[in-house]
Amino acid sequence: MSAEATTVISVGEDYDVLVGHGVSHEVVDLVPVGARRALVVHPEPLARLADPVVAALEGAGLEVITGPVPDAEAAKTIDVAARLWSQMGQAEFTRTDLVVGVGGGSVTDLAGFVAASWLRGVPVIHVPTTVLGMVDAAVGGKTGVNTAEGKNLVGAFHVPVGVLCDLDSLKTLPPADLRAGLAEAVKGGFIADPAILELVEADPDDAVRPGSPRLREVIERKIRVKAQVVAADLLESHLREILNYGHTLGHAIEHHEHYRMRHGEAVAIGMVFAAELSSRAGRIDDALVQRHRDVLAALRLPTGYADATFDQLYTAMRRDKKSRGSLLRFVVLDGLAQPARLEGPSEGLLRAAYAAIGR
Ligand SMILES: NC(=O)c1ccc[n+]([C@@H]2O[C@H](COP(=O)([O-])OP(=O)(O)OC[C@H]3O[C@@H](n4cnc5c(N)ncnc54)[C@H](O)[C@@H]3O)[C@@H](O)[C@H]2O)c1
Ligand SMILES: O=C(O)C(=O)C[C@@H](O)[C@H](O)[C@H](O)COP(=O)(O)O
Ligand SMILES: [Zn+2]
Repeated sequence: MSAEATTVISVGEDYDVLVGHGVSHEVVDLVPVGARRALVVHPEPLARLADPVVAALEGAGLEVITGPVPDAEAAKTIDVAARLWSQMGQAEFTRTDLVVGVGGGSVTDLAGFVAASWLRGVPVIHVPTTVLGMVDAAVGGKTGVNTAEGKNLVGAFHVPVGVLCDLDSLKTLPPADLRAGLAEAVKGGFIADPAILELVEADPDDAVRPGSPRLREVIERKIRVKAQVVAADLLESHLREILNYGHTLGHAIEHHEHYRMRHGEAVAIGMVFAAELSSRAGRIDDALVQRHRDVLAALRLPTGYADATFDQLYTAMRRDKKSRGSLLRFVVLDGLAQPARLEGPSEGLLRAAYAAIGR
């Protein structure tokens, strides 16, 4: 658990994720040769998070354009993307110019998408400012926006030039957002690295304290899990699907809630559902299902849901990217850190698992 030094986690041979205090200033070192302009995308209410990045880029001689976008999930629309494309057009952005996303996962997903699509691809640097952005969204090159029909239905794979996880930014993150981010770290514990679960279980309050070495270790471990998986299967041909544990139901709940529920909270519920499904399919025992409920409850994350009927969520679940034709596919567990797929489970099994998470 290093306290001060910067940790460098490589994503294959493609790029590095830096974790440490003050690392956002290192943005200048990542600017591609020849870049003259940078579009810095940030949440409208959080311009102060982007200020040091803007100052550093201007100090390096770049012309900086700022792109304030609506907060949280409201940023992830094609209309907001179009506004940024328009700014880039007016600034005569070329293929050597640069997009920088500063904010939570909603901003890095949007900034990545805009970078992937402008002139069919310009470089992007991510400066995630939430736990969720650091451990998940900013790493791995999935970018996208939502449509009326569902979450992340339009997007592209576009790897960043680098990712800067400045732990100092977590000092101002609201506790509920910090906890929601830990849901994605816990996901990494169940699918690949149980040490993450042990760190949280040993002292859940310390795990959510900004500045604690425990939180830092959880963050770094989850980044390593994600880096290993996406380096092996960037385009999600099979292995990468394990990162979707808890997301089939989670995304359906977010859509049903009109994105008023945090992504990490919906994923927490979705993981309990996936564990119930795994157990009902005879793959894991009751103790592992209970471990899901216990570790998530210790983080004060939701573990049940009863605000929609199964039928209401089923429609959204069928639009999940893991579906193939009419076949629904779920990431389940065959044991701790043994992710597997469950293809075409019966509707009865799905209904029983959903009933088991009713509050
Ligand atoms: N691309 C991927 O691989 C991937 C992975 C996981 C999640 N995601 C996406 O990420 C999004 C969720 O990201 P999130 O949980 O970071 O939510 P978010 O981006 O909506 O941010 C949550 C809230 O925290 C605020 N905030 C951000 N940084 C702050 C700071 N340092 N101090 C104070 N407030 C701060 C934001 O303004 C917002 O209100 C979802 O859209 C999800 O689909 C993408
Ligand atoms: O990186 C991945 O792959 C993931 O599935 C990570 C998820 O945590 C993330 O929420 C992702 O955006 C979901 O992707 P989607 O393909 O189901 O939209
Ligand atoms: Zn997620």
